[in-house]
Amino acid sequence: MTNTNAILSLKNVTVKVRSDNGSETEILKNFNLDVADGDFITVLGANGAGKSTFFNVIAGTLPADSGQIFHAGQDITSVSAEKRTAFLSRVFQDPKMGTSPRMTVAENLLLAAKRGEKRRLLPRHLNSKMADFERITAAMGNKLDQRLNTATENLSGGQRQALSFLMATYKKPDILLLDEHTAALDPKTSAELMQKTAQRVNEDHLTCLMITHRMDDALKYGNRLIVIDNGAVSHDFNRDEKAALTKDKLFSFFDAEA
Ligand SMILES: Nc1ncnc2c1ncn2[C@@H]1O[C@H](COP(=O)(O)OP(=O)(O)OP(=O)(O)O)[C@@H](O)[C@H]1O
Repeated sequence: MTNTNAILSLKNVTVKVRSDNGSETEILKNFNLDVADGDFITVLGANGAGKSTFFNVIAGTLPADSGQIFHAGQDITSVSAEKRTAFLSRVFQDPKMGTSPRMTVAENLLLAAKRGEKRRLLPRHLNSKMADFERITAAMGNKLDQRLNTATENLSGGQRQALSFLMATYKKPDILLLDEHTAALDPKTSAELMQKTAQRVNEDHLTCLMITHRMDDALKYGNRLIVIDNGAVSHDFNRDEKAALTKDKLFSFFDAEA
């Protein structure tokens, strides 16, 4: 049975990979997690711990070998990645991943606005959305609103990542996966996008999981922090426990696990 209050649950999820010599390795091992509606969970873990694999099974881009995944109480273990985009979006580390390079900023936003609908891009659709696109891009504070008619490939990395984030959140997904989405940006741009991210997540009451290697961000943002080690959740801190954490304490978990 699953926790019916959870918007997302992973129950004993195992993912195995087969190497060329035929041997099998479990990269997620009986992975269990209940995510409550409105949780903002920061996800830490060493390189190779299984964080991206965890996101891949939630998104459906990698099948689980055993176990189950539930969305709002519904078993979605066999639902395709494409169908999961109706309630789930993801932003990747690479600014090139989330957007169509030859399309303008406004056209990309229109794609996001029409997700789950027929995807024909008609000028009248664009015209009717333009004021909204101006509003949400201006709110990012990085002059993206002045580049609505620019091809996305000509944006800065920070602007492109801000656009990916706006596209992922436009339709208020039930589950937002942020996979080191600020890691490729310079410190100032990264901090700005992180602050806008938190603002949007809070204002829209989004349920969000964010992988990061930045301990400061993992501590500063969200109401819950998990550590993944060796394909499973090794630590799960609630709001109060997280508030009492320090960077040194977090480092000690990694040292102890090494
Ligand atoms: N398709 C695959 N085939 C073989 N091994 C894989 C595959 N996908 C992941 N792995 C291995 O599984 C382990 C977990 O990988 P994963 O990318 O989930 O880790 P991660 O925690 O996201 O790491 P990082 O912080 O470096 O991004 C790694 O050892 C990785 O090499």
